[in-house]
Amino acid sequence: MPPPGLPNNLKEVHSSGSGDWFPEAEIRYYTNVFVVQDGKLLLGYKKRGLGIHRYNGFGGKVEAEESTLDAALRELKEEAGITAPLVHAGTLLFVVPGEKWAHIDIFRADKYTGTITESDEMRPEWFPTTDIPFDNMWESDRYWLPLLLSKQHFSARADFNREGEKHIPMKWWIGTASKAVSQSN
Ligand SMILES: Nc1[nH]c(=O)nc2c1ncn2[C@H]1C[C@H](O)[C@@H](COP(=O)(O)OP(=O)(O)OP(=O)(O)O)O1
Repeated sequence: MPPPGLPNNLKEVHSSGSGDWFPEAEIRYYTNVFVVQDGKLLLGYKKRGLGIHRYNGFGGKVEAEESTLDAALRELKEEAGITAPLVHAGTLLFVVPGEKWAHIDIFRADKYTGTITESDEMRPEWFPTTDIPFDNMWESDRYWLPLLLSKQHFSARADFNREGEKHIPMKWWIGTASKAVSQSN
């Protein structure tokens, strides 16, 4: 059964970890964008802040008065210098006890315009989709990124304990909607 915070009509793809899910908290909204082209995935090497020295998509907080899609487009432009037609790929709930839940809307783009540009926060880098640097990414990403690549809409939850600057993965669950969504853009 999907964990609290996820829709209950999902089919489990992967789950792991032990103990109870952490208690509910207020939700803060974030975005994350992955560009895929010619068998390659564009990631950013994070140069500062949470997740420093790890690879991730491009994204951040949704600001007040901004739609999630506008936030995703703004962050992609700010962090990678490009714009792209975005398709909603899935959602991830990132949970740390005592902190607000991060609800991350994750988008995929199959093309982009502009020139990929390094920013203060991210150094963009292409990886073959067969050689994604999962060992240097957030721990549960290896279970849902393949779903993004195969265009299966997913929902995931990942609970972490925080020890100083380190996040220790505790428990995670990844599922898909029973039908693959059609992609239109
Ligand atoms: N790919 C990912 N996998 C994961 O498990 N957690 C992720 C994740 N990407 C982001 N998170 C978590 C970490 C963090 O608590 C929250 C937001 O992280 P971000 O790096 O997107 O935000 P920032 O704090 O850099 O926001 P901005 O300052 O607005 O850019 O979501």
